[in-house]
Amino acid sequence: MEVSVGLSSRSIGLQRRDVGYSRSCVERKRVPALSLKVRSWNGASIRQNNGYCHHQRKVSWWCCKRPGGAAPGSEDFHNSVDEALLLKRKSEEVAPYLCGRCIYLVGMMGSGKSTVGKILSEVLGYSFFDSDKLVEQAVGLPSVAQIFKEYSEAFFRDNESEVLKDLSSMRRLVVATGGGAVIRPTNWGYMKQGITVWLDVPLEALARRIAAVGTDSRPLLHQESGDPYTKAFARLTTLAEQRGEAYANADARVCLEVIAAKQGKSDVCGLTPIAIAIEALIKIEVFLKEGAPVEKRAFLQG
Ligand SMILES: Nc1ncnc2c1ncn2[C@@H]1O[C@H](COP(=O)(O)OP(=O)(O)O)[C@@H](O)[C@H]1O
Ligand SMILES: O=C(O)C1=C[C@@H](OP(=O)(O)O)[C@@H](O)[C@H](O)C1
Repeated sequence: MEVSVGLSSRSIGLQRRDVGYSRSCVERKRVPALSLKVRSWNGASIRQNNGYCHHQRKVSWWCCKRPGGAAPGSEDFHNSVDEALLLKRKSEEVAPYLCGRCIYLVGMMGSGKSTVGKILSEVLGYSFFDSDKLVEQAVGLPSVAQIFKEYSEAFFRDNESEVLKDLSSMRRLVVATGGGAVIRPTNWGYMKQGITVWLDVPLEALARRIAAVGTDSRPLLHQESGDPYTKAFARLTTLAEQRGEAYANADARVCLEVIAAKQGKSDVCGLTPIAIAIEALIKIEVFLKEGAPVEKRAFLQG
């Protein structure tokens, strides 16, 4: 899903194909170490805007572009615009507490880390990185599936740790981590340089999403035969049992069932990525204002 909620004139949009990453060229303490081409919004882009103010145009564009996007003028469309404005307001409230700290999204495969991460990065004026993509670039292969095939999962995990280590010295990033990044305690040491947010999505919803897009890019779920939903659900259940506790180390937990309950919905499948991004910001704000709960403080101190 392509998303953009560039509501702020300060917002930057990172063109993913322009992200060049080579571990050897990463210099610590300097954000430009990952060579980014940044597209900034300027007066020209606002003037090309057919009379809408900048954020209205971007919001309406997103509302129309998302799957099943609402038609301008419909109730759903207005709800989407309201959500986007709420997101913008919440991001402005949270930004002073964040002070440029990075946000690391953790969660199972398909939990929406990339989708929600891009929204958060745009609204906060942060850069977005997908750690899987950085590993692919560092290794020089086009997909995680190929890295697993030509090397091994262990080789992928080593490179994933190196990428997270490199990112940990930087600021103003939203990072969508790979679903398995949580299994190595050293990775938590890197990610805890920023704020970690767990997208907690019911397994049924994950399996539905993954069955819809296929498992080609997710080697741990790939099966040659069988019903894609059933296979994905079974494999995800095993992985979740192995990892459940690891995700719970995150500073903030965004539980889709809780958001659905707040919205009076019985199923999480109608929740928009913007609603999830708003909840993430609320949880980040609570964490930053109140600090880690006692049990998490114990974890952080080792
Ligand atoms: N809130 C949502 N509702 C429905 N589908 C979603 C939602 N968030 C993400 N998706 C879809 O689920 C799939 C996996 O999302 P993605 O962001 O790539 O997850 P991750 O980065 O955690 O693996 C994508 O096809 C995406 O479009
Ligand atoms: O859960 C996992 O172990 C993995 C998740 C994938 O990332 P996404 O969560 O982005 O799909 C990718 O890192 C790799 O296939 C392993």
